[in-house]
Amino acid sequence: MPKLPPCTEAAIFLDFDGTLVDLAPTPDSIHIPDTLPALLTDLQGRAGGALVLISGRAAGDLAHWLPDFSGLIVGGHGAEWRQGGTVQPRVDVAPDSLAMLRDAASAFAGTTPSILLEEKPTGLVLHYRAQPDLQDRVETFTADLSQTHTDFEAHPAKMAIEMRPRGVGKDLAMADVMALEPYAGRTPVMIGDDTTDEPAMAWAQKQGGLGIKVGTGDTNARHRLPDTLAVHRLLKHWP
Ligand SMILES: O=P(O)(O)OC[C@H]1O[C@H](O[C@H]2O[C@H](CO)[C@@H](O)[C@H](O)[C@H]2O)[C@H](O)[C@@H](O)[C@@H]1O
Repeated sequence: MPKLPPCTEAAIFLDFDGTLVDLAPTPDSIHIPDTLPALLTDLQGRAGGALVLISGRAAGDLAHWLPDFSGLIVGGHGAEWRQGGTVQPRVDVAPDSLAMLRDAASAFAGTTPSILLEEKPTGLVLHYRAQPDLQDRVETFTADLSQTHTDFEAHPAKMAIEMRPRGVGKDLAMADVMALEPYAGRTPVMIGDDTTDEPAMAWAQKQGGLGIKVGTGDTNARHRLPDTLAVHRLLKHWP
């Protein structure tokens, strides 16, 4: 168990898929453990509100899965924030640009039924979990897409490639959040499982905080937990 700062002195950043909930075949087939909503509410209270959900998912999507959570949700890898029940974009995404990106991705996904297109307010994801041998095709397509649709860049995720607006990242979002009350002056702790969480965990460590990697795989995080259950245990017993 990593040595944690007291929750009254920590700014707690939690990734969602693969960290709070187990991965599932599709984004819509995840299971929210019965105890998770109360766990988050309890810790958020004990931490004086300094608990942030920070996800690649759209903020509204995450709110749909965790309707009891009233704290800050950073969605789309930082491209939008949900506060007080309202989602606000944090970057300008030109509607025409996004529409063209969606059209191209939709045409590509239409050629291969096992590729799943997930559309978000600020980007999209092409999932190949149903047929992992499509990885090269999806990587090549999204690399080309980022050359032709230059407002967006491709980021590998778990069995998926994300197209997100340029200049967006969980690390950048964390820096913005940490300038605000009640997070300012606290020790940032970032818990995540994916390559898209690595810059955020590195940023937390650079500020004197903690990066905690969930699961196997290379990481720059100095701490590791084996799975989502271990994360839940850590949250429950956070001093
Ligand atoms: O930043 P996160 O909260 O970890 O979100 C990252 C992406 O998670 C979702 O995709 C991943 O989880 C799916 C459900 O388990 C899984 O089917 C998929 O293969 C994973 O890549 C979500 O769909 C994306 O929008 C998030 O960006």
